[in-house]
Amino acid sequence: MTQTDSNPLQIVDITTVNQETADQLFGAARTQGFLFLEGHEFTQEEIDSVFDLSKQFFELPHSYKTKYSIDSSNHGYADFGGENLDPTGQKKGDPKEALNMCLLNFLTGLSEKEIPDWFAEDPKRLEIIISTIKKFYALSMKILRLLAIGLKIEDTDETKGEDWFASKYAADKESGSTFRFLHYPGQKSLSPESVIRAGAHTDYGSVTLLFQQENQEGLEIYSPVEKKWQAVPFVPANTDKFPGMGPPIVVNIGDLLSYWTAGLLKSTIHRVKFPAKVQETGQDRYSIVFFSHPNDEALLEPVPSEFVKSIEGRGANKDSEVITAKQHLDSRLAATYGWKK
Ligand SMILES: O=C(O)CCC(=O)C(=O)O
Ligand SMILES: [Fe+2]
Repeated sequence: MTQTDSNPLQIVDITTVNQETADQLFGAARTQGFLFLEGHEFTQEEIDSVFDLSKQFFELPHSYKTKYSIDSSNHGYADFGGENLDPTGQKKGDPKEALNMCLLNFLTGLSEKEIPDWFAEDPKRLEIIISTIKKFYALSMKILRLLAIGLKIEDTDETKGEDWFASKYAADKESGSTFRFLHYPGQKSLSPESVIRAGAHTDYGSVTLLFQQENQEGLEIYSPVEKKWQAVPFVPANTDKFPGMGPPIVVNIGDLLSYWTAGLLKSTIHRVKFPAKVQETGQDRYSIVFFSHPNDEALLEPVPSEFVKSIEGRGANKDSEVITAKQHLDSRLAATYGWKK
């Protein structure tokens, strides 16, 4: 685990599932709410191929992409300005485009909904999507297991403590989990409006996993520890320790996990704001994101952990009515896209 002046986030090696790894992950999740993970199973080659695929997709004609425009379930292509992640602080939509794949079936590694037919035109494209989605899912389950161990969740008659989150996930049941390609075009302008690329927001799910590329930085967190904006750097792959493997992956806690743990785990506010270096080069930013959500009907009841029980009047410990993961997600999406609640 390392932390330096230029990197405000911990880098946790999750190769081994044990109490020590769990404590490190839990420590990062309850302080910054953001961290880097190494010891994952994504090779550099795989990461490169998924970034290539996303770039090729965004290069397709605008008229083609908009045939698959985003629907009310958050699935499809989101055009420039179509999404406003900070509806109270920002009038215009974000200067970015995205492709969301929702209603994911983790047994097949595909969305149950229609995705652009360009992907199926070449089996290699589909293969990349499938293997990436399956790996993201497996990694998010490993993270949730480690967090459960860190939280020392109690065993119940039905479920072992470390499986508590996993028991709310079934690979082929409907969930809000989303696989997302993002593209922020470079623009050589220093006006504040062009520098903010994704408005300040928190994520809606349990955990988010994100890959970014060198010289395309821009992600910033509003640190719950330092109470100020901090840039999330690009951390290169540690090829001595993990030959052939990709760089550490960015992980952050979302609203569901924060709510579930009565605010103990931090769903940290973040945004994309290009640093001067990237703004000056006019470099585009691409990111590959996976939002992990439990099954739609999962109840957001308090987590049976001593750490959580001692927190009064917050999150799931406050509400008398237990809501489902789906109810929570629907209310957040309504605000983001300006839909009626
Ligand atoms: O592209 C990024 O780095 C951030 C994306 C993000 O925060 C989101 O899509 O929720
Ligand atoms: Fe986000």
